[in-house]
Amino acid sequence: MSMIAAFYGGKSILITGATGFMGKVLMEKLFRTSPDLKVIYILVRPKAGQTLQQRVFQILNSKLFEKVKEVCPNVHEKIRAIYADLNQNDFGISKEDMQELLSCTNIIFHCAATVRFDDTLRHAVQLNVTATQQLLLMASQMPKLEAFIHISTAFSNCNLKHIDEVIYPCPVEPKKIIDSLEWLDDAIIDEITPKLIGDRPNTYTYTKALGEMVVQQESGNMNIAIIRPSIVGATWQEPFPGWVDNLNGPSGLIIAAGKGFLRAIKATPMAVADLIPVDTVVNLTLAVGWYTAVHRPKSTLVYHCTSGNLNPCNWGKMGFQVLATFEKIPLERAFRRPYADFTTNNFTTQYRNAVSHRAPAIIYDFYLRLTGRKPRMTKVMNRLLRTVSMMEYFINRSWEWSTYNTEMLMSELSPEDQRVFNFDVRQLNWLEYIENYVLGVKKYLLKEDMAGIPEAKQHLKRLRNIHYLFNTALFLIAWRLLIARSQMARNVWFFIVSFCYKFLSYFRASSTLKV
Ligand SMILES: CCCCCCCCCCCCCCCCCCCCCCCCCC(=O)SCCNC(=O)CCNC(=O)[C@H](O)C(C)(C)COP(=O)(O)OP(=O)(O)OC[C@H]1O[C@@H](n2cnc3c(N)ncnc32)[C@H](O)[C@@H]1OP(=O)(O)O
Ligand SMILES: NC(=O)C1=CN([C@@H]2O[C@H](COP(=O)(O)OP(=O)(O)OC[C@H]3O[C@@H](n4cnc5c(N)ncnc54)[C@H](OP(=O)(O)O)[C@@H]3O)[C@@H](O)[C@H]2O)C=CC1
Repeated sequence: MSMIAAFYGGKSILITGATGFMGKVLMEKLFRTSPDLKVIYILVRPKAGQTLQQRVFQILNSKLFEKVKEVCPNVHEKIRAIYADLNQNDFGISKEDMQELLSCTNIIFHCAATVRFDDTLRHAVQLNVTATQQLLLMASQMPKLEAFIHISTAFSNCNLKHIDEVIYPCPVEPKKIIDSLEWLDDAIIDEITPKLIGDRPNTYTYTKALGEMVVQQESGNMNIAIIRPSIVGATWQEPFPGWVDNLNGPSGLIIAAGKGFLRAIKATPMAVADLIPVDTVVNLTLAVGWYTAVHRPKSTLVYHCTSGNLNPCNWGKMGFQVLATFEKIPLERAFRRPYADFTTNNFTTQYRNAVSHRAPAIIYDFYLRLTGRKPRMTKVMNRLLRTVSMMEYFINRSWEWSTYNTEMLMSELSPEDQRVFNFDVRQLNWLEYIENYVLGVKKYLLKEDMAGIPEAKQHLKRLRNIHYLFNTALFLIAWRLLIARSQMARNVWFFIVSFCYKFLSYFRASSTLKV
């Protein structure tokens, strides 16, 4: 019997960010391994014209939850969606709901965040810092609370090369930042943002670091732990391999490469690609929840959920395997054939962006205009290149994360728990994982049918022929222009033509003699 699974039995669990990528996998695993848990409260806001109930219904009826329904048929009754917007004071939670949360919650998993790299400092602070502070305040009023687990990111201290499982202070106190954002106007905030974030690349990593400081400062006598995952990718094993449902991290770029939009990227092939499967993160999170509640460590422990120091893979190997998988399992209606190069300097990057990205988009838009359709490819390409430029920081560096606490926890688990809540990334076979990831992107993200693979392969063949035809035409036009302008080119041309003519005449004469 798994001790961790048994621990969550009968518990009331509060999850923020349950509608997000990680939150869904966390809920799924909890219901599947501890179907006798009492209730999962999820803080949800209405979104994209959907009510809370519609959002929950959609999640529970998705492919991800198919296994849950077998082991926990009354899952609908065990999930309680509570209206909450983390941007509002007290999250906009009603009095009755708040009362219930305060009196019943045993465990909190705080996953909600803004993960956008281009968010304004005001919004990123509101969600990643102030909301964390408010949730901690709520937690401090919960008499039955056993553990508070905060999800941060391994990149919260990406300004350092070696990162330990400790909370590093930021130069300006989070409280000061929160206070000043209240009275500063947006223009001034934009001006001071680069100074505040310092050598971090964006507001996301900066505010996640501030969020950790808030956790440390407001921990009081609660049992708190922080988990720092690196780049979270599709599921490795559970509930099935390759599940992914958003474009964050590598997923969007995998699609861009498979569809032939992304043909070159400024990335260091030997830099460590610190990817971690989402189910591994969730298994560690649940194990940490159990350990923190049962063993009550004296201080707030930080757990790195990373792969680089235990089972490293680099971007070169990853990119190669992504492309190799697209050979076997191509995406439908590709714009160009999947092919991608790593460039390492700014000049080649600019050149490749102009030749391999912008020029084909302009040509295609010209074709759309000619055929009476609305041009759109240049816009798509510009947005893609903007996204890629935001990722560059992370794919051209390597970090070392120590994992003492994570390894210590692994050794504390029973063999059964090590199996059911496996977070030992040393067992991960990268080639198999990446292949499943690419397949998952095709199936679960793009919702493409496997039956369409032969047609997708045919389409790639047509694209290859168009490519050859286009290159030949381009060469002939360039050559024709050169001949018209240069005597030297004309001489070379005359030489080649006469050489071919002589060769053919000789070949014809010798074959006639044989007959
Ligand atoms: C190297 C290999 C090279 C290979 C070479 C070739 C080989 C083969 C291929 C390569 C394979 C291997 C992997 C490669 C590298 C992986 C790097 C990962 C680094 C991750 C580091 C993470 C570290 C920290 C981890 C964390 O701790 S946190 C989690 C990370 N957080 C995020 O990943 C949020 C990012 N996103 C945003 O920050 C916003 O999304 C924003 C982008 C501003 C747009 O923002 P905006 O344009 O305003 O609007 P959107 O509505 O968002 O999107 C608007 C439009 O962009 C589209 N689109 C949104 N996203 C993405 C995305 N990703 N990728 C692509 N497209 C995207 C969306 O489809 C929409 O398209 P459309 O409809 O216009 O056609
Ligand atoms: N994905 C990754 O690569 C990594 C993620 N992390 C961390 O993991 C955690 C989860 O990330 P992930 O699941 O990928 O992120 P997602 O963007 O998929 O999910 C974010 C969640 O936060 C919720 N949320 C955002 N704003 C609000 C709001 N104002 N009110 C209520 N809820 C809100 C979202 O709700 P809604 O659906 O309504 O938008 C969603 O449920 C985050 O803390 C992130 O920093 C750490 C390392 C890497």
